[in-house]
Amino acid sequence: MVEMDPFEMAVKQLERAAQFMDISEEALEWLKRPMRILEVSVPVEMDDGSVKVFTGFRVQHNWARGPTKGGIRWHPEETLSTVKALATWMTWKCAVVDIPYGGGKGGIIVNPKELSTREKERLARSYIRAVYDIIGPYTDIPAPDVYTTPQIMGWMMDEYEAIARRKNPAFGVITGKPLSIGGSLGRGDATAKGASYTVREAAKALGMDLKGKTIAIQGYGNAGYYMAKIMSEEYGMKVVAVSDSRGGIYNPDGINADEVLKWKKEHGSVKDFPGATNITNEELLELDVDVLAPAAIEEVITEKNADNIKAKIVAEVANGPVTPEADEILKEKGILQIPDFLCNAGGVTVSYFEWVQNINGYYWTLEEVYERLDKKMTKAFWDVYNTHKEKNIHMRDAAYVVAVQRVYQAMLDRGWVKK
Ligand SMILES: NC(=O)C1=CN([C@@H]2O[C@H](COP(=O)(O)OP(=O)(O)OC[C@H]3O[C@@H](n4cnc5c(N)ncnc54)[C@H](OP(=O)(O)O)[C@@H]3O)[C@@H](O)[C@H]2O)C=CC1
Ligand SMILES: O=C(O)CCC(=O)C(=O)O
Repeated sequence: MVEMDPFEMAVKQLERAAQFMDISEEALEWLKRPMRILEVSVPVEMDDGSVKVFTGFRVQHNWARGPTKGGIRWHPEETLSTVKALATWMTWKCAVVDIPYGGGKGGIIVNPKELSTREKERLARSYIRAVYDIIGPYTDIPAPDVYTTPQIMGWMMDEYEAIARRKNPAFGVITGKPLSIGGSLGRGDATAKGASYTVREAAKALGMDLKGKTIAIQGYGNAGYYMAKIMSEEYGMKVVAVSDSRGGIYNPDGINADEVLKWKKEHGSVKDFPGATNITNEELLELDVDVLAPAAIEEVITEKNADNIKAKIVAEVANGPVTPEADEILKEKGILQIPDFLCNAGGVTVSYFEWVQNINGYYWTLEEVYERLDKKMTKAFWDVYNTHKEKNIHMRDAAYVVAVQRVYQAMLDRGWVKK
């Protein structure tokens, strides 16, 4: 259960950073609210013939810079507040890497682990029928997030195309699709790949050589698993701890990312992995490591445990893992935070590449995707880091300054607000 209302947290972050920006009061007030919120009933015929109605959301925070963009989360504890916060962070995320989108996010209150494959397909299709009117390749473009997959994106795209009677370029309505139906090479590991570039640059900023250094990673899904694989295989780091929703494992000699993934697939969790000690998610966060990467859920570093964090770099692969109170404590301790909407922007950046490829009907090589991603992430990191140094402000505030100024400029240029 989160400590602070997530949307309240997003607004608080914006308000804190606003003191370092040249922005009008009216623009700031506008940016504290999503431009559109939709709540829908999502009926699904279950395998036993009964009908269950789920609650779904789609929030479009701001579209000054372009169509809204952001994933769809399926989670039993999903709330409208979480979706509003995530949509708001998407606006800043797309702006900080300078891709031509606003921010959006969707969600369904559901535990997908309790659904059969056919029920998941019917849920995906029913959700698209419910939100059809407000999404589209040039309006609002969903993607995967927690507990949604390329297969789910494939069903959603197909449903959208069926309703649109193939009148729209439907591939571009959703990203994170399977490769056979318009997916992009490199979208699978894009979030972690992008995060790895920011960790590489942060290490440069600190004069740290990542080779042989230790990293602990919370979460072993799309973001967490690839983070473990990339940081060990490409940067020579020692992954000493990983976790999932059931708990974590620790081995000071390092663990092999693929062997742990195989174990998790066979046993349902990383727990009890041979040769490692079981630890809790809370213990993982407080390990004496060089880099800590929360890559699961919101608000895991709070004022209660921030003082016990020992890492030199906190790479926020998850959205919203650190509360504003904890930000202050980590800063006091001299820990370099790579703020979430910068650190995990690789996912949406490759989603943007996917959309560009869909619209042009021309597909890139994996090398082209990685090269362009590296350029975007590296530039964004230094835009933020230099602002942090120049203004002597928190890395999160610096990321807000860079991102919000870009959104504000678009609002000014559209004539939505005055200076
Ligand atoms: N996928 C993407 O493109 C992007 C994802 N993100 C963010 O990254 C984070 C992870 O997303 P992603 O990897 O895609 O999601 P996945 O659904 O692939 O994986 C989520 C992981 O988090 C674990 N988890 C869930 N609840 C908890 C908990 N209470 N404590 C510890 N671990 C938990 C899950 O455990 P279990 O396996 O046991 O269910 C799973 O390992 C989220 O914050 C997401 O918003 C950000 C940008 C892009
Ligand atoms: O790929 C995308 O469009 C968005 C991914 C996402 O939901 C996120 O970055 O939080």
